[in-house]
Amino acid sequence: MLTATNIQKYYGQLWVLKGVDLQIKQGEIASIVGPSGSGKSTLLHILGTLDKPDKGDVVVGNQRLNFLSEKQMAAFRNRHVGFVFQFHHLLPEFTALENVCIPGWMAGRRKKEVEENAVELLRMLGLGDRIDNKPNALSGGEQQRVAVARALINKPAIIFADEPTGNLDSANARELHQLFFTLRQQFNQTFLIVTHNEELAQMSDRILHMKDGKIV
Ligand SMILES: Nc1ncnc2c1ncn2[C@@H]1O[C@H](COP(=O)(O)OP(=O)(O)OP(=O)(O)O)[C@@H](O)[C@H]1O
Repeated sequence: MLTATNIQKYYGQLWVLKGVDLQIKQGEIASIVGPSGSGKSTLLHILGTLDKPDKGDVVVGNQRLNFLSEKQMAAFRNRHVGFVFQFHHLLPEFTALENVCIPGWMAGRRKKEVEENAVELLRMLGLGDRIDNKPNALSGGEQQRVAVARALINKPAIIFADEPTGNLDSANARELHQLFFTLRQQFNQTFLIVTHNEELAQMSDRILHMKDGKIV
């Protein structure tokens, strides 16, 4: 599903990623753990095409990402990749339903089909009776689930999550973890999750330990 070879990244003089090699299989749920500053988020952003490496190769499916222009990269991201972040950046002036629909509309899909998909996803996530609420009328856990639905609207093959449960209480965190596994079972989606949550890491198929810009 995803192969990264010799990924290196510098921020000015700072050598943040020092040659990361990584393979993720389709349908796998893998966690990346490691000390603060070891390069986890940087790696996730590069694998998710939000940032470019200074050296190395990322291949997703049969697409080698290095050779894509910015525009092609954005199109690729919109079609194939989903992101879930700790701070989910829902748009406050839009309803839960609209927040979920926006990436689908941006991908040029039919408005009605996107809405039907979004309602289905929100129902699946236990938010069927919250679709018209704006973010400030949703709990933290509900907002996070809306963000997950938004990440899934274009049926991405791979979902990158950066501390997805960082701001949730343990009950909501557990629910979101379960959800990843349910989705994997239903759609065979692939998840790569950066987390400090020991419980989530232990549940995943594989734990990758990062230290000093390398997987050790
Ligand atoms: N845009 C940037 N410009 C300069 N330095 C950066 C930038 N982004 C990250 N860094 C530095 O790169 C290093 C790795 O950061 P990164 O966010 O990848 O670590 P992390 O392992 O995800 O940490 P945490 O667990 O605290 O989120 C850190 O030293 C950080 O200060």
